[in-house]
Amino acid sequence: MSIPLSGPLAQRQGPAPGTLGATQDYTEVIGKAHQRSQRYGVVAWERPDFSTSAQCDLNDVVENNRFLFQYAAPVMETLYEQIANTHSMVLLTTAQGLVLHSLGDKDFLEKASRVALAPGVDWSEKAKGTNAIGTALSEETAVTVHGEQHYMHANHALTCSCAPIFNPHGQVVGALDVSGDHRSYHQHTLALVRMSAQMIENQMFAGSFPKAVRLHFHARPEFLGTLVEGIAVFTPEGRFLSANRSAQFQLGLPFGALQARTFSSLFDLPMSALLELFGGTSDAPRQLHLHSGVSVWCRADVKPAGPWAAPTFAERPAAAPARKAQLSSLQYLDTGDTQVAAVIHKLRKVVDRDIPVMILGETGTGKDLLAQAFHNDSARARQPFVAVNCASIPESLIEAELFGYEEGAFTGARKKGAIGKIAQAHGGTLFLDEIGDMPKHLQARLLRVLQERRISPLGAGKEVDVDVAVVCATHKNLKDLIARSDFREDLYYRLNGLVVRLPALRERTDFECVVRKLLKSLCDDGQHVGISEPVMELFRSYHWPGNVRQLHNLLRTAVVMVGREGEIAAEHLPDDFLEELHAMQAPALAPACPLPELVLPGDAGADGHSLQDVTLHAMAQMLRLHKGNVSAAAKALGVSRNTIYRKKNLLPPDLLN
Ligand SMILES: Nc1ncnc2c1ncn2[C@@H]1O[C@H](COP(=O)(O)OP(=O)(O)OP(=O)(O)O)[C@@H](O)[C@H]1O
Repeated sequence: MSIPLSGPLAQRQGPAPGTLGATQDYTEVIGKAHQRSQRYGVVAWERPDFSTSAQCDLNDVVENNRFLFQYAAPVMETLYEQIANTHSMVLLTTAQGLVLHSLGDKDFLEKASRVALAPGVDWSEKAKGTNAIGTALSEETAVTVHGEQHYMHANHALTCSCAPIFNPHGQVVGALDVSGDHRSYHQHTLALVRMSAQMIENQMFAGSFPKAVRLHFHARPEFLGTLVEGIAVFTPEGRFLSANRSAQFQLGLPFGALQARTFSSLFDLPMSALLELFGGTSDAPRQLHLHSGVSVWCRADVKPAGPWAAPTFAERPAAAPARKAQLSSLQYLDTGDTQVAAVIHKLRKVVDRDIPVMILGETGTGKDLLAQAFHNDSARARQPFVAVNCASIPESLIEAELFGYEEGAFTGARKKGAIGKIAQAHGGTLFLDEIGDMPKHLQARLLRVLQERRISPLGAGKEVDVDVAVVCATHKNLKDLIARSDFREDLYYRLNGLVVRLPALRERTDFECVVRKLLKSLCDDGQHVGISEPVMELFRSYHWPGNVRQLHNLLRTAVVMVGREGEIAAEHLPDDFLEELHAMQAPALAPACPLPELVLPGDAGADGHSLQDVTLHAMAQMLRLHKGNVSAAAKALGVSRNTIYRKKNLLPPDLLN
């Protein structure tokens, strides 16, 4: 399929950039790709190298391609909806052909994993010979490679259609691909992939050059505002900045040639006249003429005059696309720890199966993040993810917060009533954090909602249907609560369809990778902060009672202390953290700050204790260290002061100021 342009234009000009035209024979493209494959030394009958990048390295690649990823992830989902149940999958790759992200039919995913259409695998021509991804990237054009056209025999069972993705500076930044079983080949797939790639490019465009003059044009006015409109961007003085594929096609010049042009060398009016034409309030399209004699209908975004600043890629979109892509999908939480990988593996199996999930783990281990990733990877991803922290809402308000209320249901109720969190999550996922803190009388109501899938807001006579996936989390031992009659057993069994436990940070084997990932996320664009080996060593020896949250908070401060460049050394770490380390590692050297003997409920020692015990242990330790100063202890643990106050009955009374 080619971009629908008016007849004369289409006849006058060749194919749109990044498109194989009718005259360009596919066999020629495949032939050239085979020659390249031979030159690269790829052996057709060999088993391809399906090794993946280490998860940690893949996460780095994803970070480095965040701009592409953010724009591509929502479009991939839409594309996947079009091809669902066709034994195919959608892949996003880097400009080098490394798979960044994939979405696919479950049955095909299994087969695909055998030919390694999976994140982290290299599908460049150098690695796999002729294939749609590698060849589309080499030729910078959309291409389908079907069955035996693949260079390697192992890939003959596939049919793949791929389009390169260009950034607003005309550079290839990645590729979008649909791969499937060669028997279910459909010739419309390539058109769908090309349109989707164009959608990604247009959205990147919309998010870039906020201070430029932006021209939207097409030979037919009804195509303005659609995917196929041309978009060209100029400085207010008329210098060319960028053009999407359709604009290059309509202007009859590739990106490189346009870079030498100005507005008035393309259109038969000066930039000042354009600014005047579109400076008013009307946004009706106007007809403009190209020097080539072709007329186009045009709308222009003319920004108020201001100092011109050259756009850079640091000029991130004003409004982030859809949602913050799926950097929080399950795949990106797997940074190499075997326990976390097992948790993710189990969660993937129950996605969309209507099985309630219970996440256990100490405070700050990432339970909330995991719940969101689970939601993002589900079919409910476009619906709300609503989190309720049962411990942070005063008991008297939980009922109204969860179930909502009708006007005048209780004193202090808002005039028009309020929709509760459960109803807000309708169609999506309800995340009940700290479920162990749910008051007993509400547990019965919650159980009824989960069983009957209906709620009745406070003061309302009628019931409302709700459809929610439920994920809950706790750091408490619910079995202990049941034994003490503080938690309903029937609710427990209703909630624990799949129970997973996130390891504490000190138990994780991918500790360094987590540190690097957090550090990267905390640095601004262009900022490079590393970590010195002695500090990493200190970190490894520490027990991290506040887990990833504590590490995150600590690194955030350290990054600010280091500045734009450099390595985090001990002097960049907060004093209280150093004091604590010192006290732990060399009590003999620090008589002024000895670590007191810990008084734990039950046996001494953290191992084998309930999560609750470990949390209390950490709180007690921090409070002692900070001489009862709750704010300082909370800060060190990375929790709120309320979290400590809520546990005050369980802590030795002399600890709190
Ligand atoms: N794997 C991870 N990668 C990056 N950041 C993480 C990870 N796990 C946790 N974090 C960060 O640590 C902080 C705490 O995470 P989160 O709120 O998910 O923990 P939690 O277990 O739900 O804590 P709590 O039990 O106190 O509610 C957040 O800032 C989160 O972004």
